[in-house]
Amino acid sequence: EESGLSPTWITDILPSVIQDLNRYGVCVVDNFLGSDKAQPILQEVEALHVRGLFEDGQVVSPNVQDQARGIIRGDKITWVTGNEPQCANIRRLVSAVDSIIAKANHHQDAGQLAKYSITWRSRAMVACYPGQGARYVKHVDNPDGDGRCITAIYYINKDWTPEGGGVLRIYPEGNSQVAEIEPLFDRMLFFWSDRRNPHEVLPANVTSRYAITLWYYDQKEREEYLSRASASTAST
Ligand SMILES: Cc1cc(NC(=O)CCC(=O)O)nc(C)c1Br
Ligand SMILES: [Fe+3]
Repeated sequence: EESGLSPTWITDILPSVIQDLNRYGVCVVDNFLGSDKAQPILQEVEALHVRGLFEDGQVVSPNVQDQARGIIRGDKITWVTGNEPQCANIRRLVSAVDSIIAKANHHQDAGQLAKYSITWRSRAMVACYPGQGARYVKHVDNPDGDGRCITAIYYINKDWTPEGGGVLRIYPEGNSQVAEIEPLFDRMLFFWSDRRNPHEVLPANVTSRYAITLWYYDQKEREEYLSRASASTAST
């Protein structure tokens, strides 16, 4: 495995990822890589920060409401493919998540996952909330069928405490239960990207709240979206 993780590691957590996504639409995996592998990822992210590579949370999707949302987005982000020289450990994280998503998608008991054909993903978005109450307003990642079906977020905040804030609050559709996800070190989170999971980041007080996000695309929805997008530009 390119991720440097044992194949049994993936088969151990695969059932819970499939089960939780099918049952709750959300799945949290703690001690995802183990601290010996998580620590170097944190160091790479801090190095990106020190090198000033984080931009103000610029809009990452073209739609207008995201531009409006710009004013209530406190995160600073940078995009990495994982192939950059100082991102070897981020690369291992990305390939570990790729393996899990691919195996879950093709698993015989994939359930709702089976209706997707996940052939593509975004680059890794490394985000930093700089504290002083920085937050992200309640939103849906993929409200209008842009192809994204799974959001995968990896948190790397050591010694997080409730005073640190920056909890991710998810409002699973049709469920009165709100999920509050603390952005703990070496914690992996998966959730459906569409309207089933509106979510927000509560004000972060800790100096730098770090997270690495990957979005996985369903091929069919993505192709339909791109053909709609090209049709609309063609007609303009
Ligand atoms: C750029 C961008 C970031 C996010 N991030 C979160 O929702 C925060 C998750 C967390 O860090 O806990 N979501 C969207 C739809 C866009 Br676009
Ligand atoms: Fe989001």
